[in-house]
Amino acid sequence: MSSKKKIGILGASGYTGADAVRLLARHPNAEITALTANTHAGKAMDEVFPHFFMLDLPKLVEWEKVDWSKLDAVFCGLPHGATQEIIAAVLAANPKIKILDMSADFRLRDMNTYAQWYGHEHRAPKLQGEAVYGLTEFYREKIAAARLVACPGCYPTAALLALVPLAKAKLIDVDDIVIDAKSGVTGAGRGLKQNTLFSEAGEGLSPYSVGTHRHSPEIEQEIGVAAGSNVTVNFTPHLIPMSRGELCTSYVKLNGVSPDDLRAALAAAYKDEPFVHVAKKGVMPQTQNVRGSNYVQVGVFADRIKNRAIVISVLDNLVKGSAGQAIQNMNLMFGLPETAGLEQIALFP
Ligand SMILES: NC(=O)C1=CN([C@@H]2O[C@H](COP(=O)(O)OP(=O)(O)OC[C@H]3O[C@@H](n4cnc5c(N)ncnc54)[C@H](OP(=O)(O)O)[C@@H]3O)[C@@H](O)[C@H]2O)C=CC1
Ligand SMILES: CC(=O)N[C@@H](CCC(=O)OP(=O)(O)O)C(=O)O
Repeated sequence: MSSKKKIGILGASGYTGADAVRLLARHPNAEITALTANTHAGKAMDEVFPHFFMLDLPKLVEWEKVDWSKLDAVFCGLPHGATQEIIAAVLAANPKIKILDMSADFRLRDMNTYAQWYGHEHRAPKLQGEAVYGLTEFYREKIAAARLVACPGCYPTAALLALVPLAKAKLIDVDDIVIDAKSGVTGAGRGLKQNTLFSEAGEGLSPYSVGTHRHSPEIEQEIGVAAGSNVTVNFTPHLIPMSRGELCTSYVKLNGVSPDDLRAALAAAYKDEPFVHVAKKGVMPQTQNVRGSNYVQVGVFADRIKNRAIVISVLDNLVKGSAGQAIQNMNLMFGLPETAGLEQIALFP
């Protein structure tokens, strides 16, 4: 009998689901045994994603057709809003299954904040109470003991890995943080949308959700935990013409320390981390350094304005920004080496 963990992927016909398949198919301790889809249900996976021609994968089916009692873990790459009831049903069918949710449905702990930003009451508040926020580097022990892990959004992962250690050590003024972020178009999913058409996204850089993006409260929640106070950040995302990758530029005010002190604090915080790399002074993080990999690179630069610094972080939105971080968390939940299946180096150029 195989000792591999039996894995299901909800939303395998989407981008995060497909990257989970790409990584799990070569994971030494995982066996993909169920894949679900909505409009693509009934198709073979390589009909939907021809780059999987070499894999022998289960057919895409509707989620109701899966026998969840036979699985050890499920990755969920469904749209936010559609996830809460489906996860509740999966857990009812198998209370022992481990859930790695990549959607936003279980990330916000405060139910009023959730309703305010997502436009409806939470549909599984009890499960929300149980969910652990899946930013691996800061919630390792809780993740290892959890049943339901709410993996962070791609923008929050990039911003929080740059800022949480600085907020925790009170090196920056948490009331004066400006985060300017850029994402490749896979961040918007595979479904057809006018703004991600090549003709509309291919030759320009577009800000969107200015002052209103739903990742603001998620970033504020976690910087607030680190700082021990309520925090409000300025966060502006942009769509940039590349397929995958994300770059966050965070402008911060220093609490009587130097930019070199920030870099030293980040280097100390991440010295034993397998996936977070603090760039040497003068080295510029760039999305090409992490494309296709679970690595994050963070760099600190002096601002010419006195008492300010600029922190730049990069990741791949489909790897450390979703499927990769979810696998990192799964490894913790099953007591496997945290890096299992995740040691790919960036695809460069
Ligand atoms: N893309 C990214 O970089 C990141 C995305 N996320 C989050 O992860 C989740 C998935 O994102 P992504 O993969 O980009 O999305 P996609 O739009 O690419 O894929 C969505 C998947 O969900 C399925 N689906 C849609 N509606 C339903 C439904 N009502 N019931 C069952 N299945 C449904 C789709 O099936 P079908 O194709 O067959 O219709 C598809 O498999 C989202 O919540 C997203 O916000 C998080 C971090 C990063
Ligand atoms: C480019 C783009 O559109 N990006 C998505 C973020 C993807 C993500 O992380 O979304 P979740 O919080 O749902 O997981 C957006 O801005 O909504």
